[in-house]
Amino acid sequence: MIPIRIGLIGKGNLGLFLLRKINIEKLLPNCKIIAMLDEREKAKDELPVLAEKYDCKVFQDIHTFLQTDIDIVVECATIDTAKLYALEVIKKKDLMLISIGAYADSAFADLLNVSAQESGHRVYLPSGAIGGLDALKAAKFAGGVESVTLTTRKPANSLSDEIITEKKILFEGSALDAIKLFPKNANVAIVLSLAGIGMERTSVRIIADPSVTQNIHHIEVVGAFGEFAMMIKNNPSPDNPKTSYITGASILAALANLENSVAIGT
Ligand SMILES: NC(=O)C1=CN([C@@H]2O[C@H](COP(=O)(O)OP(=O)(O)OC[C@H]3O[C@@H](n4cnc5c(N)ncnc54)[C@H](OP(=O)(O)O)[C@@H]3O)[C@@H](O)[C@H]2O)C=CC1
Ligand SMILES: O=C([O-])CC(=O)C(=O)O
Repeated sequence: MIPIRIGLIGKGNLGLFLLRKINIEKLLPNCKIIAMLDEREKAKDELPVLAEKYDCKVFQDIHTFLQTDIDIVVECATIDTAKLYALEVIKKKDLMLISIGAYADSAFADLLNVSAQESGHRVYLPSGAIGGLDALKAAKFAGGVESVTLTTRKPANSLSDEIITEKKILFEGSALDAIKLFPKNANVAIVLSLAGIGMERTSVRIIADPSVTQNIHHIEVVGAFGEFAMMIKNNPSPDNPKTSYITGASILAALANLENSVAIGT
């Protein structure tokens, strides 16, 4: 098997999770994070410590980072960071984005898609905190999809700085508007839109609920194939409760897909 050499952008909750699972616990025998990038001045002192701890090189310059023999860059930072680097990365390397809300900027998304075609490199968008993308993609080939609705329910303090003591609907509208208002909580709405019927037609409801401790996503799809609904009740990440714990695991599963010679699911 050819080893998969990963370059990482982002060293918060998800980035450190991947460093632990891949480089320390060696959960993916064929993968290694060999390089990390953070160009910001404030990262200067922290990077060498991480390099030592996780046995990888660190870079403060995107060009030298991309000159290494990385096979794929995995972004786990923010939507703005994804947009800052994606177009440069895709010219030279494959790219896995978890801040999928970047795709809500249609000019950026068009450029990225064209650049990927021109360079022959691929963009991977993991399922993140939801499931059901497999059935939704299949449904499009079964006579079309009429509606996709996502209801996200999270503990109030993950969604708002306000004190919320009773269940409150914070947002109802399109996925396109949801990600503008909730950039750290609606990436799932964008991946669902990309798999299904687009960001304008995908309906989203976001509920702050002080009575729940989990991040709950309920997806309802109706089409010529029939109907499906799926609900996932995610435990929050201990290091960032806004982000469901399964999100990091979904990046690992997406990387495992690259290793496997048998492809399971759509
Ligand atoms: N697709 C999906 O289903 C999901 C996507 N997400 C998204 O995944 C991303 C990561 O989540 P998570 O790890 O929990 O978030 P964290 O806030 O814990 O970590 C983000 C990290 O990115 C770093 N960062 C910010 N700007 C830059 C930059 N310019 N260069 C390098 N690093 C930078 C931050 O550093 P610092 O703090 O020092 O600024 C921080 O360490 C977020 O965009 C989140 O919204 C989350 C959940 C589900
Ligand atoms: O982790 C989650 O439950 C979903 C999330 O924050 C996002 O999609 O941005």
